Amino acid sequence: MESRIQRVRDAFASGRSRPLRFRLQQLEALRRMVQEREKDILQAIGADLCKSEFNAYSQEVITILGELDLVLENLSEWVTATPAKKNLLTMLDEAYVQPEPLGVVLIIGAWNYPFVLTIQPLIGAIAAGNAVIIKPSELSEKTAQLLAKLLPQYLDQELYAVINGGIPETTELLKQRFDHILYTGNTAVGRIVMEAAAKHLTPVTLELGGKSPCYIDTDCDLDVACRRITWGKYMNCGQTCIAPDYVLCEPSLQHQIVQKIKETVKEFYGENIKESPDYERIINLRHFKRILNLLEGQKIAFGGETDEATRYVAPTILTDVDPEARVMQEEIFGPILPIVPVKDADEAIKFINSREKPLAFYIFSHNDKLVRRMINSTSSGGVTANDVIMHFTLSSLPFGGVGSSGMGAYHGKYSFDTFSHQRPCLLKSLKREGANKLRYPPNSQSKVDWAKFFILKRFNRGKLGLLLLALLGIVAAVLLKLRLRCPVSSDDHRSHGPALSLRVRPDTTEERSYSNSWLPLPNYSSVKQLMNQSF
Ligand SMILES: NC(=O)C1=CN([C@@H]2O[C@H](COP(=O)(O)OP(=O)(O)OC[C@H]3O[C@@H](n4cnc5c(N)ncnc54)[C@H](O)[C@@H]3O)[C@@H](O)[C@H]2O)C=CC1
Ligand SMILES: CCCCCCCCCCCCCC(=O)O
Repeated sequence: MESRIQRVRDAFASGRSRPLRFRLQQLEALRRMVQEREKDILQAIGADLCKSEFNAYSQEVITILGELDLVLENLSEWVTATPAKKNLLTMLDEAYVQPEPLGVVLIIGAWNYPFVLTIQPLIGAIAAGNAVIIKPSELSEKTAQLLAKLLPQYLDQELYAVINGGIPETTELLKQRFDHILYTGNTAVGRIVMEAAAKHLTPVTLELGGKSPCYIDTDCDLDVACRRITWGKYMNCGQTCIAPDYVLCEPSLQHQIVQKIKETVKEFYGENIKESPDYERIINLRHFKRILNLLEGQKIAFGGETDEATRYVAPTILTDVDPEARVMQEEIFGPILPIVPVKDADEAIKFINSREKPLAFYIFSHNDKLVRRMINSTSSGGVTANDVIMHFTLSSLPFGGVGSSGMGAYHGKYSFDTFSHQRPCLLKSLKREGANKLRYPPNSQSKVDWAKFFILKRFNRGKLGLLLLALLGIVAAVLLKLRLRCPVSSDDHRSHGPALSLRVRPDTTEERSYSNSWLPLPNYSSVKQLMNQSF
């Protein structure tokens, strides 16, 4: 394993993952893989989660194709340095922020959406110019095997490696040094990952779970709310990290909610849910038994049927659930929906705030003011009002947890930022040394006053006249410089370091706007004279 990781590290050190053209090529190859091997991918996901090809496509493949389109369209802009604001002391220098790759990234995926949860972070890591070790979940075995087979056929084999295995292999992997780890999975293992990462001071993104609450207001279209909740709760047999975990509502709504969800379940999955191609199964026996235990002692208002041989658990609703019950202590990750009655929205807010911060929070209400008040008085990884899950599908929103539901975020540009170091660059000239006297010893009150002026823009009343004169001098120098402006010559154009050579549109206005180094060196003498006098 060590030698495999060393090979990936060596490949990163070769620098070939950095050029924009290479990143785009790899991402296009990944898109080709998804398109050409779609059938294999759908079958593997189907075999792991007992999922129909339609569902595998719309829950996983579509997300990846959308993400690839977005990144391929925008990457040339994302890799471009951003000009930074300057102060009076640096106004003639060049200041910009240049995203650069971190190095070798480890992606540890989870089993519940085995394709999307490994490939979506991979897209971000490649886009940011990194080398990557991918560790799919061993529980979604078929997808893990397929990824190990397919990725090397389409991507650079030295830069991107799939390592399969269970806890021993992951434990071994975590002893190695990485430049970033993105882990998706449960909170307990999240702690193990973070502890291992701390040994090497490796930054982590932890995509963890939690109990995502769903508040249903009395001022609400219950038919629509229950239909949307039914979809999000029972999709993938409840094994979705952002599924609504439980419902909070006023006691008077409980019965209606049960009835409406019951009707929707029939509409979605038919009379015989077991026969529905749209209803999945629990991943393994351990999770099946864990979910069964959560039902113990609970009032089952709907569902509750189970079948160990096929790991089937029916869509289930529990009513009048005690907040202290076991089903309210741990993330359910199965098709059980507890309803916890609360007096009103304020009690719901208190309830949510008394617990760990969830990965998602859902509010159903016609009352826009209430929606905003609930958002502003709680904290969660993400929020969707009047729907569930859907914030995950918007790549312009960061996806991630807060508190015990995780740290860091990804998707779209946020993935690119997660896997990049935002490198601040200040490019000065060896000229204009006069201005630097200000910071060289011996120090004096006069220098401190000047520093205050240049950095804090604060005037010393006694020297106001002099300062104004200095300002005028600076303005004059800048004006002179602008007047003398001449077209770019290739000799004048300074290099911005390796990453900027990736640009595909070197003539863009963005580039010119921060790159003022091609201007003739300024006539700085008037300012210099003033400064010299004063120092
Ligand atoms: N925030 C998010 O985006 C998501 C979070 N989740 C959360 O993940 C949880 C379900 O996933 P899990 O059952 O944890 O998935 P899992 O059993 O597939 O584990 C996730 C990864 O951790 C590794 N792993 C497991 N035990 C380990 C150990 N002791 N040491 C080192 N590595 C270990 C596995 O090999 C696997 O690659 C739920 O809590 C769910 O909410 C799931 C999907 C998305
Ligand atoms: C028109 C089809 C849109 C369907 C969108 C379905 C999105 C499924 C998201 C799956 C979430 C994966 C991560 C997780 O929460 O465990």
